Amino acid sequence: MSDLTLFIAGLPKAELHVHHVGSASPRIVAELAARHEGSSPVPADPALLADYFEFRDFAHFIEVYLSVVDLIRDDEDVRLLTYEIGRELGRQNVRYAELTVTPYSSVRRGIPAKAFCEAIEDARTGAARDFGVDLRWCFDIPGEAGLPAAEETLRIALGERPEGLISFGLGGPEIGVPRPQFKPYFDQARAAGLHSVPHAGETTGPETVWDALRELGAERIGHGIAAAQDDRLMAHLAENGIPLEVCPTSNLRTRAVADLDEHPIATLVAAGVPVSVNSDDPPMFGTTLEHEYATAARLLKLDTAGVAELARAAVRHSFRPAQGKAGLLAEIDAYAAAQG
Ligand SMILES: O=c1[nH]cnc2c1ncn2[C@@H]1O[C@H](CO)[C@@H](O)[C@H]1O
Repeated sequence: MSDLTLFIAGLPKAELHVHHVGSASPRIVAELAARHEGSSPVPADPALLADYFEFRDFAHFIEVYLSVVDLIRDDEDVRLLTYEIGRELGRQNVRYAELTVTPYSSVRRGIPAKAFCEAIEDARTGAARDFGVDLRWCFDIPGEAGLPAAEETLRIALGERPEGLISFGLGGPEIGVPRPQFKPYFDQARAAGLHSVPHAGETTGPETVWDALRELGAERIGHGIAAAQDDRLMAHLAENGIPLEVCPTSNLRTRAVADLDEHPIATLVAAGVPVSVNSDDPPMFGTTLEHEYATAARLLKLDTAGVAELARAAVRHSFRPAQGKAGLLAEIDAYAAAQG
């Protein structure tokens, strides 16, 4: 292992853009598929999942993603999946993670909202106790399901209000799913004290990022890499300190970018846009947060000091309370100093 790889592995980290079902490990996915043998296209053999997670384009990725969502049939599946995500984050020395959860997709498949929220909260307690990982939730609207999903997601967020819930998002495809229609729901979520973190500028242009800012009150943007096509937008993000949650390997694997060496993260950083580095749907993209840090280090030509700064940026951009931020920043400083 290279020195940088070792440094990244031990570095205390925070993750701001990682999806619940998208984080299901091949073992968990295969275990869930085996429980529903024959009724799902998802292979029950972990060795076959790598091929299953090859995506023709973004629409195909969403199709595969939803086939894994279909495997989650009851609150026990939710509890197991979420607790195991905590285990994997702890293995990578992630101390704090804002997990994007889509309750609508599971409630629509028959899991009662109350049972779903109890399951993720049980897992949150277990992850903190057993793995030292502080999990928080972003409840996101699956955009392809439109306004009914927005209505239901807001109802669950405000009606159940699990303790770990801190933000409200919008995921799924951007093409054919204009952001402005969701304004009433984001207005209500923000009025209730939830932070606004919609996806935008992942598979469409800068205009969806502008929409997310102007219509949805976005405090951070999921992906947002299309901002690199608009100097005025990059200047706006830089001047107002609005961070992008960048997920390099995701963009490659969903074909949002053709080649990692063409990824716009260096352009964004050079323009002063605040960025954090994230894994998005790690097993589906054959990556880990550690690997995303190594990828960003290569693309941004970072040394260990630069990589430590990536970790600090994620903490600063997080919605963790000030005391928790200070504690994790101090841990990063101590680790970086000890590694010399
Ligand atoms: O990279 C991504 N972009 C957009 N949506 C995503 C991504 N990864 C996972 N999801 C998830 O896809 C589902 C669509 O119904 C949503 O739950 C969204 O959270």
